[in-house]
Amino acid sequence: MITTKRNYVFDFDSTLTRVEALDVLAEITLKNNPKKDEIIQQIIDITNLGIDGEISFTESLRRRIALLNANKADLSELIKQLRKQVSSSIERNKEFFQEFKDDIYVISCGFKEFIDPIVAEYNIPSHRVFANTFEFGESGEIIGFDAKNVLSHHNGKIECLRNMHLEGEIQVIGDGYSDYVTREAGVADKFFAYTENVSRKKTTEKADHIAPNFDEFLYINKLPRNISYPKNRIKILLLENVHPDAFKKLSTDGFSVESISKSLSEEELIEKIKDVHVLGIRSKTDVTRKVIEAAEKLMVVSAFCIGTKQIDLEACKEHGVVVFNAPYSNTRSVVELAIGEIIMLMRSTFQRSTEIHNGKWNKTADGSKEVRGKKLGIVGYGNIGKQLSILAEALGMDVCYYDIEDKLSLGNATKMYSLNELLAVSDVVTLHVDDNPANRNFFGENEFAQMKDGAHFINLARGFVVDIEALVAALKSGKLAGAAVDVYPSEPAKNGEFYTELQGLPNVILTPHVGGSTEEAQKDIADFVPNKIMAYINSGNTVDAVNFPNIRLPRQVNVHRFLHIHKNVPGVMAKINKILAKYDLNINGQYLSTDPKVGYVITDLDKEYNKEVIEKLRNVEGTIKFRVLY
Ligand SMILES: NC(=O)C1=CN([C@@H]2O[C@H](COP(=O)(O)OP(=O)(O)OC[C@H]3O[C@@H](n4cnc5c(N)ncnc54)[C@H](O)[C@@H]3O)[C@@H](O)[C@H]2O)C=CC1
Ligand SMILES: O=C(O)CCC(=O)C(=O)O
Repeated sequence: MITTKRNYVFDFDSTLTRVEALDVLAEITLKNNPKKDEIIQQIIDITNLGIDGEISFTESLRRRIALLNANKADLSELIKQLRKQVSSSIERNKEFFQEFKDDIYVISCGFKEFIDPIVAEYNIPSHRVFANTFEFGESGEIIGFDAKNVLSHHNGKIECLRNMHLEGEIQVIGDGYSDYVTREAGVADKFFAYTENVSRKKTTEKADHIAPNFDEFLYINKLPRNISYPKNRIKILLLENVHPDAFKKLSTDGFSVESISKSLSEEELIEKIKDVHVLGIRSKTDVTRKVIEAAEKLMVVSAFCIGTKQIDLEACKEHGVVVFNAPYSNTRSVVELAIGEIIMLMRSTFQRSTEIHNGKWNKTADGSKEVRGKKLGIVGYGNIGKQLSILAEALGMDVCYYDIEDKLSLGNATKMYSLNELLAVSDVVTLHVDDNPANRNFFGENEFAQMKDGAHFINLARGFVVDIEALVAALKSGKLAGAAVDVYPSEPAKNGEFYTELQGLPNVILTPHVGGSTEEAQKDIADFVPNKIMAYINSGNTVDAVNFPNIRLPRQVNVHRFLHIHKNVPGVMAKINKILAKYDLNINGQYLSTDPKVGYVITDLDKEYNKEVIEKLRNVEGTIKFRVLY
């Protein structure tokens, strides 16, 4: 509740708009000038020198206007362009400018000729706009400015604000030197460094608050706003070198994102996760129950990969933390590596290559075979297994597969009803089972013994699925003619030293868990997963969540959305609906999905309602998480 009168004083360039208007004017006036780029750079440099206080403002203005070579006629084009360049968060909170119209001023060292028409659309009349004015020559050319105007002088905003004799608290919102000096001079009570468009170190250092957008300003001041919680307050931590596109995408949407190239240990993660809302990992970070319990604000864990067994999905669910992954983005990459390895193994290519690296010429056809007509046994006929089946057939291989689920065969692949049946006939056995803990040591001594003598073996699934010692023994004894291994029972958190018993064995291809590590796959994951994160944070959608009831929600327009995650115990829904009824809320839509452990109910309401209801809903017994979205 605001008790004392408050005045809001806005800067114009790079605050209310995304750009510096004189830079835009230069683009217009110099468009046919061969030295355009050079002159524009000069103008930008001079602008920055003025903003940072390196040269006097009058000097900067004089020099820029001389370079501009502008005419009155150019201003209408400038205004047209500026209309499209209003800062996004200002634009989405237009109601603020209506509701507080008597308390809002613009003080700018720009020019009224272009500021007035832009801010008029935000209910700021000309008499509340304090800015410079141009001087025009006989043919309308801009030849200078009114040098008597205090705003054309160094530190002019201080004098301007002082002369206004405003009553009550004065908050200045701006991006540069001329704004923060008003606070230093004592003519403003608070200075907000506005960094949505540009962030200047000197300015942010002097600020009472940094506002990365207007939502943050409104939030700090407890003012009505169009976004329930400023996105910059939502912290996203990305580990394990997630593709930079994910960082870019999430930052561009307004979140505060930190990216770390390695995975963190449980201890490190417990420390780091306290104020994190969204955690992004790949296969090397264990998100244990202890980590989840330490994560007071966590809403989402996202696996930027297929596997999710490194995450305690149950603990996440119990704490109302939604888990997403990228189930298809790297499928093709794994399949291509498998195809390459099948050929390389059957030709002993890596062995020949190692020999020649060591100075030995060994031209031989022994043990070198075509893949055409050979039997490929795919164990695990899921997304990867099926795609591999198609590509291997295209190479002329005879494919058979085994899966614990009843899977329809693609192409001419033959379904096997037992693993042994497949092992007995396959020239190459390739594992693509999922990372279910039940698959620990799924493939061991017994399975290797069932394979054809001289067959090849590939594991691109998970290290713990194969008994490594049994594999080593099968290779050493000559039972297997070769193997390709990408995944290991224990893998390091970051690049560096690594040891496996498989090192040094002939015709064994070893790769450091790179089956899904292609530029294409990582780029696709960096697009897919952030979309899931944003859909959940921004609108509550849980489509494709791995551990949570899936709900696809319509876009909320002009409604407030209550998102309530609760234990699935009898009576919770009844209590929620009783409270909604008691407050006589106008419900536009309600969506519910449950699984045996949790219920997720979303209620869309008209914007006007008694806000007391929020606390009541938060306190319903069995509530795990509750948030309001608009
Ligand atoms: N090396 C790498 O960089 C990558 C490894 N992967 C791993 O590849 C594996 C497969 O991935 P997707 O095909 O996407 O998974 P998916 O879930 O689509 O397919 C797995 C299939 O294995 C079957 N299955 C599970 N246990 C089995 C068993 N004991 N015997 C026979 N079939 C069994 C399932 O019924 C399912 O059809 C996963 O473990 C995944 O983590 C995935 C991507 C990259
Ligand atoms: O490279 C990664 O991030 C892990 C790939 C993987 O194993 C998966 O997607 O499950």
